Amino acid sequence: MKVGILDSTLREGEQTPGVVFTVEQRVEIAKALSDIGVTMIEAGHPAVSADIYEGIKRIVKMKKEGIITSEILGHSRAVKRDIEVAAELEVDRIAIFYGISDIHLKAKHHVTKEEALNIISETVSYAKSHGVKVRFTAEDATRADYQYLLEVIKTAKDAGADRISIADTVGVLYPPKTRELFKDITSRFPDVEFDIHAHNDLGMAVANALAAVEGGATIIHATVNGLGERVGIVPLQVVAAALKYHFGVEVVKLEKLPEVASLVEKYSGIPMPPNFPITGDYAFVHKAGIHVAGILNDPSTYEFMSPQTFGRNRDYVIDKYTGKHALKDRFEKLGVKLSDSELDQVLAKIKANPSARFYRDVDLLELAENVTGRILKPRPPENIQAIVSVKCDSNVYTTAVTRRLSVIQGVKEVMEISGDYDIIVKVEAKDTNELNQIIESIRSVKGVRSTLTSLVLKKL
Ligand SMILES: CC(=O)SCCNC(=O)CCNC(=O)[C@H](O)C(C)(C)COP(=O)(O)OP(=O)(O)OC[C@H]1O[C@@H](n2cnc3c(N)ncnc32)[C@H](O)[C@@H]1OP(=O)(O)O
Ligand SMILES: O=C(O)CCC(=O)C(=O)O
Ligand SMILES: [Mg+2]
Repeated sequence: MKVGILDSTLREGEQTPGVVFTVEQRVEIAKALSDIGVTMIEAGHPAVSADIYEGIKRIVKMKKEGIITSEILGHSRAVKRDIEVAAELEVDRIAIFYGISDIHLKAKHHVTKEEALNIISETVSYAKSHGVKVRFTAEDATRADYQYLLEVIKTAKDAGADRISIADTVGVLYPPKTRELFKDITSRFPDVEFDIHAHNDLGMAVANALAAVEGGATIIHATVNGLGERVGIVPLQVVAAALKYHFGVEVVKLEKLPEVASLVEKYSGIPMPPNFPITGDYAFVHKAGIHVAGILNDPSTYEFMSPQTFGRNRDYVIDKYTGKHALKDRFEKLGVKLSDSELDQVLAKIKANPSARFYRDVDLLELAENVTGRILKPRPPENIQAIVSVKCDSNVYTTAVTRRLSVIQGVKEVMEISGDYDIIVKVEAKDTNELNQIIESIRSVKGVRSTLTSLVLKKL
């Protein structure tokens, strides 16, 4: 199956209310997307503002230097000036969009169908004349008159577009219709390749993207964390997982998805809900006793794929939904031996306190000590946690150092503070070797003058 991802975090994603990326952030996001293997990066609409222009310029430079390998696109209205701005940046491809539904032709463009075909033809060939690849986007294609959509595709193709994006601009497609649509257009236009741009207004963007691929689309538009206008478009991490599960295709490095998701969460300021698929905190966390008993025997009972595939770990929580298998396992992990009847009594205490949300290990030990009357000594935790206090060079921007620190593997939290030190970094490592490596990475960050590390001995 031939399918790739066009990531539009820097264009569609920045259309999310409240989201603005700086030039530096754009460059960093583009590099991260290229590193995980997205086929294309829609780097922005350069005619919109000077910073977007500058961001694309930097990204194109990195492409030329071989630091970024994805194809770089610039978005453009069907307007000569927009096309010129994108062309002077030497993007690999210009993506020209034009609304083609009756609603858009009338209320936005104020043109007849015939006039719109002329505009599409002229602007696509104008872009082509700059020696660049061209995609034409039929905006609001899924509410357009179907015969007219076919005419639009033919017009754009004849003018030199080798890719057409079918945009479900207000998210009204549903999978059977999507599959049929793409089957029909791909058979009518075998020498053109098609993209699906699916909005998630009815929660079906990922399903529609998969159906489009079944129908012959070869590029899926996605954004990290599903950012975009209104409720956004296809989330990269979800569609990548779905393509792997259903078709066995790995469109990006799946194990790197959490890193990219965190990066975009941080820069967009849009928090990822814990129940977000694949990269949300709870994506691989189980709760009900029956589920936990199942996963302890065989994780596939309640996991569609292993969390490790996506660079995640499995876990479970304890509350009134807990059963004895989960509780026994949790105490075994703590290195505490309880008899069956002691476990039953601890479980009874948990059930008798239905409003408690998350039992931490210290809470469970306290319950077990009450039940048994013994002082229970848990095995020391396998993970080492440490607090690293950081002093910065006096001439650096502390926030820039904070940002650099926050992307180091093993760093869980970074805080700017007042007092003798400038920054506090919470880190987690599996052993002292790993801890040393993390501290070395922190010390090698530009702007870090000195560090002081304290190991966490006990948490209550
Ligand atoms: C579905 C999508 O997401 S498509 C991508 C949407 N992207 C954007 O809107 C990018 C951000 N936009 C902007 O920065 C500004 O809107 C700009 C720079 C593009 C245009 O700004 P302005 O010239 O001030 O116009 P404004 O935004 O108020 O109105 C849009 C104008 O573009 C025209 N237009 C809209 N879409 C297109 C198009 N695809 N091709 C040509 N013209 C278009 C409208 O008809 C309107 O023209 P008018 O001024 O003659 O009435
Ligand atoms: O250019 C595209 O493919 C899509 C444009 C867009 O964002 C939309 O129609 O929703
Ligand atoms: Mg869109």
